[in-house]
Amino acid sequence: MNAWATRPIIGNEGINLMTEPFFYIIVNPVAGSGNGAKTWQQIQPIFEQRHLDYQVKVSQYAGHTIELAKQIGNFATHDQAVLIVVGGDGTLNQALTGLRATKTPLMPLAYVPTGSGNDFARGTDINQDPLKALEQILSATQPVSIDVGQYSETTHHHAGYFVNNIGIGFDAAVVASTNHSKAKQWLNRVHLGNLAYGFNVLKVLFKRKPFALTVNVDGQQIMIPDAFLVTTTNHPYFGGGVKILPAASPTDGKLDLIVVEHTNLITFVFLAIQLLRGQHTKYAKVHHFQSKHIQLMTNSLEYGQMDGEEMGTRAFALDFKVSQHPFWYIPENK
Ligand SMILES: Nc1ncnc2c1ncn2[C@@H]1O[C@H](COP(=O)(O)OP(=O)(O)OP(=O)(O)O)[C@@H](O)[C@H]1O
Repeated sequence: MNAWATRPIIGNEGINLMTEPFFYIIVNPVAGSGNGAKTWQQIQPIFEQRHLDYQVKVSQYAGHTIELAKQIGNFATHDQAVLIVVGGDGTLNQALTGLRATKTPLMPLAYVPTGSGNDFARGTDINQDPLKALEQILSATQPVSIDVGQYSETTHHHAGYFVNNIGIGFDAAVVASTNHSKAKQWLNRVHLGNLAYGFNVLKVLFKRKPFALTVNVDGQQIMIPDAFLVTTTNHPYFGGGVKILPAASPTDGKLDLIVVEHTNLITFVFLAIQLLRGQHTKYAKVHHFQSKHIQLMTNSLEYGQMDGEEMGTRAFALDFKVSQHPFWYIPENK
């Protein structure tokens, strides 16, 4: 039996399962280096041809999706509504964040992946082909419950949600270094954005130092003096398709934490090969935790990333919990 078969389906209040919902749509035109805009042009005729009720809003600037989702959630006049996000993982994160702060925090979300990484789609059995993903949405008659991560930063009085993962250290330094590299822009233009990540993985590997990490899981405190990669994840994927924690599931009501200790180059290369084989978590330098509640603390200033977006640099004190959100689609492996 697969994970979806055991997952209770949310009977969303106000959703009459027999009628087509009203579709609110947010498009991030710049997601995936312009793929968001192209995909919307491709799929809009489908909404017209099928006489679907919809309203589209286009994100005009970075962070705009949060405001658009708040407007939709607060002023939705259709009680049987679904919010479709056409964008990357960052746009989906913003839509969830905005929606959760409204009068209808549990309006079902749907996702048409058009980003460069699309890790949420990989982790939740959404096809990465936007047309196929749209079919998964339009053929659904009820939402499924998917885990989303919830975090609060005790030192910054800041809280929010994530759909994929929050990373401290290595992966976050790679995101920051890549975003600020001049090469990324022109490599993106020629659809070689992943090459920019490759260069920066090597750069960060040689430059970053290990740091002391305190982990609290299920009342147990663990000190890791030389942490290097620290990622709390909702599902197996990060970094655009890297299966960092094969055992993680977006339907088990738990979050997974991987901590990789700093080590020499030969061991890193060995672990990278094991990662490709899905065997890396067996080794002593790699720690794997799974829980409903995880706390992390660093004393040194470290980079952070959330769903592929930079969080900045600081000493982190993070409290993670898991929440559920209704998603409107039929998972591929169901
Ligand atoms: N009109 C806009 N102009 C500039 N930036 C925008 C605009 N609309 C949204 N953004 C920003 O685009 C950024 C990237 O979006 P997103 O993460 O969805 O795409 P991506 O990075 O290509 O995909 P992925 O995260 O899957 O790799 C987000 O930080 C978002 O705030």
